[in-house]
Amino acid sequence: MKIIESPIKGVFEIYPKKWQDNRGYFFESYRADILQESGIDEEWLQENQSFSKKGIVRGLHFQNNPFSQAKLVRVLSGTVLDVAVDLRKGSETFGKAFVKELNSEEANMLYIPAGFAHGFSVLEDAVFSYKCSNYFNKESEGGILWNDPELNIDWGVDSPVLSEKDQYWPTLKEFKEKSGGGL
Ligand SMILES: Cc1cn([C@H]2C[C@H](O)[C@@H](COP(=O)(O)OP(=O)(O)O[C@H]3O[C@@H](C)C(=O)[C@@H](O)[C@H]3O)O2)c(=O)[nH]c1=O
Repeated sequence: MKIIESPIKGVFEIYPKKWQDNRGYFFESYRADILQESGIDEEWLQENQSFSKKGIVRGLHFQNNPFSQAKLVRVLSGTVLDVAVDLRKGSETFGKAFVKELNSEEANMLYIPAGFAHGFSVLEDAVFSYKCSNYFNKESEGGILWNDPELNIDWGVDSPVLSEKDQYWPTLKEFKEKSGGGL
């Protein structure tokens, strides 16, 4: 398992070692001890799975404190463009996005600490799976508009399809003002 810190401090790319043979493949999809060596030490309380068709965008989502969630995300099938936006108050990379393709071939994952907005676009029909360090709490749901002009994220899909609520999140600027500088 190879773990690489992204240009945004605290966000890690994780590449499991995949063993291929004539039967198929094997890989360790989670190793608490190896993640701990990189400082990733979470108690994972919830695991989620979603399926999305090509062209869908989900995000950008977070939960407000004290229900903020770190996430360990990957795809079980298909390909997504995964996006983590730093909303940590006082962070030197506040408002910066880390964008990474996740696909089932590489089985690569992202660790996203608490204090980030998260979303993904679907490049090929995808089953998406992720662990969360906190339980779902509907009242504390928050978001940033996926096509925020300041973030200017290239989602890699034409005319994306979004849920109703994902069309109306505040912009990054509005979030910053309302939250007093971040999460
Ligand atoms: C996220 C979540 C949703 N739900 C319910 C609420 C709703 O009726 C239904 C669908 O929820 P959503 O539309 O919010 O699902 P979705 O848009 O897939 O939300 C997810 O998006 C990605 C990008 C994330 O990072 C996740 O944390 C989560 O916010 O599932 C739960 O019961 N538990 C959960 O943990």
